Amino acid sequence: MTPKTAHQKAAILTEALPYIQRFHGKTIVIKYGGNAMTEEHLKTRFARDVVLMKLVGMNPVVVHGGGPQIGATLARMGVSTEFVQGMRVTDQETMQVVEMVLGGLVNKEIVNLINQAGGCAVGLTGKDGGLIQARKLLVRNAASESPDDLLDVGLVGEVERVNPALLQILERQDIIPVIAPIGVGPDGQTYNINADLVAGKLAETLHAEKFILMTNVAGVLDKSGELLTGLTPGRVQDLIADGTIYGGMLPKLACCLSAVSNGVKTAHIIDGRVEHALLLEIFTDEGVGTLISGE
Ligand SMILES: Nc1ncnc2c1ncn2[C@@H]1O[C@H](COP(=O)(O)OP(=O)(O)O)[C@@H](O)[C@H]1O
Ligand SMILES: CC(=O)N[C@@H](CCC(=O)OP(=O)(O)O)C(=O)O
Repeated sequence: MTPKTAHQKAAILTEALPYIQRFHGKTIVIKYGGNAMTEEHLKTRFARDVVLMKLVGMNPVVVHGGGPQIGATLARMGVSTEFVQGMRVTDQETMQVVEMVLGGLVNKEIVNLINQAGGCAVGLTGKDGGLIQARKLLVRNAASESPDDLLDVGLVGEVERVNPALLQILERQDIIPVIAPIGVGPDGQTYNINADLVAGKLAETLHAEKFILMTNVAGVLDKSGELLTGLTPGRVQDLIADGTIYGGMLPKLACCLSAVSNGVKTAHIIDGRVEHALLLEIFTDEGVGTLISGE
């Protein structure tokens, strides 16, 4: 990269001003996917971006995944694992590993990185402060014509209700919450929940200004692999119907559509493999990745 002149540096900084003004005091929910968390330098930069957001007056709320990290631990233990419709089949033993890896290793690593970058982060699972009330999720049987043909995938949950009381206390103290996607049922049962679902519901409950999903693709791509920079709900439905959007992108878009129809201003799917992707999305005119807005 060629060195920037003083004028260019000043231009970059002033470009950020309207975004700092617009998002001051606003909540931004960031889903940090396990696939976007692979390289050390990317994780460090992510943590710095979150701290910068907080210091200029935004209220970042981080929800992390950790699918690949859970998979690696299960493999080391010699435990096999499978997914049905993007959900990990979760028996009692797998649930224990999921809770250890997400609530322990992954959560504390992100908390530590944010604190090292000068922020003050606190790690939570959905059990802390009754944050995520969950119920058992049954998954549609893709092999069946009937929408009522549902499969039991074990201790997999969906979000019944978010209790934001604890998050409000943390916000008042300028503490950045880092949330692992584990929920608890009314009977105390622990549930493994897809991190996109948790992040989307949190964005809705907190009336977030932005919901940002960081993954390992440039954004939503068309059939020829070109990035689609802006999508409306109608266009998303068309792309699902013609098979352009499939697999892991389906739950992401379902969460984004739900979020923008339930009060979240905009949802974004961005490339976590790009250095400072978060900063570029929030503070620059171009943004990055795919923006999903209401109709
Ligand atoms: N139209 C599309 N554009 C981009 N990715 C897509 C599309 N349709 C399906 N995908 C798939 O969705 C994946 C992202 O989902 P997933 O792997 O579940 O991400 P994460 O682990 O970050 O939650 C991409 O790697 C890609 O394989
Ligand atoms: C039910 C279910 O599948 N839960 C996920 C939770 C982690 C997750 O969602 O992580 P990523 O965002 O990195 O994919 C799992 O066990 O892998």
